[in-house]
This record gives sequence, structure tokens and C-alpha cells, in this order.
Amino acid sequence: MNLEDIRAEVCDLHRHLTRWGLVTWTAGNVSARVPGKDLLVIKPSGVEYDALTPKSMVVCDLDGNLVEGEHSPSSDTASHAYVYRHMPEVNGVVHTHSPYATAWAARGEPIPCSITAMADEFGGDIPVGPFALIGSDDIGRGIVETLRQSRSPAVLMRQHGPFTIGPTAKSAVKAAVMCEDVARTLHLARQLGPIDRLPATAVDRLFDRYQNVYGQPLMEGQQ
Ligand SMILES: O=C(CO)[C@@H](O)[C@@H](O)COP(=O)(O)O
Repeated sequence: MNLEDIRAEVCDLHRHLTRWGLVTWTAGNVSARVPGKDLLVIKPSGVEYDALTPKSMVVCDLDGNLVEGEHSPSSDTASHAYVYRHMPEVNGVVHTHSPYATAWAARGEPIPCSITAMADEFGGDIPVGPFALIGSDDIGRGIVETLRQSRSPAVLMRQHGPFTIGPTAKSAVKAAVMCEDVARTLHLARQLGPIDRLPATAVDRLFDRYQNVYGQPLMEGQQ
């Protein structure tokens, strides 16, 4: 993929944030690593989703410095860059303020792994990361420290909201969609009474099946 393709992909992926109701106004962002280069592509800060174009996407280095683009990069660029610097297996990062996941983040409470959909996608609880102010790479440090100890591609940054990672930018977007889905379901379940976590052995088997068997075999060149 060349830089123009990545700009187009990152721009297009923001449509999923609005389609799945994960963002309000301009509060959320998607980025992708540029393969083989110490660069990332991210959304411009504070631009409405309907106005995003491939050209308005911003290219930054992995210290968060602007390299190419007509707009200021997302406020979370330094944190996305920190994740790419410290997690070489990650090629996509997403942040939203999706309401149910952010409600769990506001309480500083992990989402307990109580349903098969959570075991499938997250392989356990969705953990809580530390509170950190926006602007520096402190949020990135909290994401990396928390997710290194977990199989989950999602972390609820305390009193802020969810951040997700993935081997592709699309997979990080999918994790953000699934995170909000299970956050809503577990919130609803808890209104009905106490909820139990799945046994660890069942979580392991479900996670392995979903990650390795579920769906269609990949064709050559697919991700
Ligand atoms: O979380 C916050 C602000 O609380 C930001 O990530 C969010 O508003 C999105 O900012 P950007 O438009 O990406 O600069």
C-alpha cells in the first residue's frame, strides 16, 4: 500500500465510527502505521467526520511530529505514535468516546468477561488503564502498559474512554465496535442482577476458536 492508499483507507474507516454510533461531533480518531516507514497517518484534529477527505489526513512521524498535511493532526497523535513505537505488531489504533464503554471508563471498572462474544474478541476482561491528560504521549504509555498484560485489543482509559489496537487499522476499528457492543450488553445484564465471569478454560477455548477457526479462510493477499 502506498501513502495515498493509506490516506484513503484511514479516511474511509472513520465512516465506521459514525455508522456504529461510536462518536459524537469530532471526538474520536483512527490511525494507521505506514508499513516499512517510521510514519503514521491520522485524522486532522477537530474536523467534522462528513468533511474528512483522503487529502485532509495527516502524516506524522513516530514521535508525533507533522511530516505532511495541511491540517493540525489529532490531539491524540503523540499517544498513537507511542503505541506504534512500543508495539511493533500494531498497525492500527482507534480512540472513541462510545457511550457505554466510556461509562465503564468513567467508573474505572473493567468489563467482566461474562459472555462468549467477549471471550471471542477480547480473550478476557476489557482492562482499565490509568488516567492521563490529553496532548502528550502519557495516554500511549498507559495503553501499552495495560495491553501488554492482556489479550484484549481494547483498554478503557480511566475517566476518558476506549482505545483499541490491531494488526490492521480495520481490525482496531472492529475492536472499537465490539467493545461498545459488549459494554452495552454487560451494562444491561447488570441491571438484571449480578453477572458471573466465564470459566478461564472456556474463555481460552472460545478465544482460540474465534481467532483461528471462525469465518472464512483468508485468500492470498487478504488481511
Ligand atoms: O479525547 C479527546 C478529547 O477529550 C480527543 O481525542 C477527541 O476529542 C478527538 O480529538 P481530535 O479531533 O482527534 O483532535
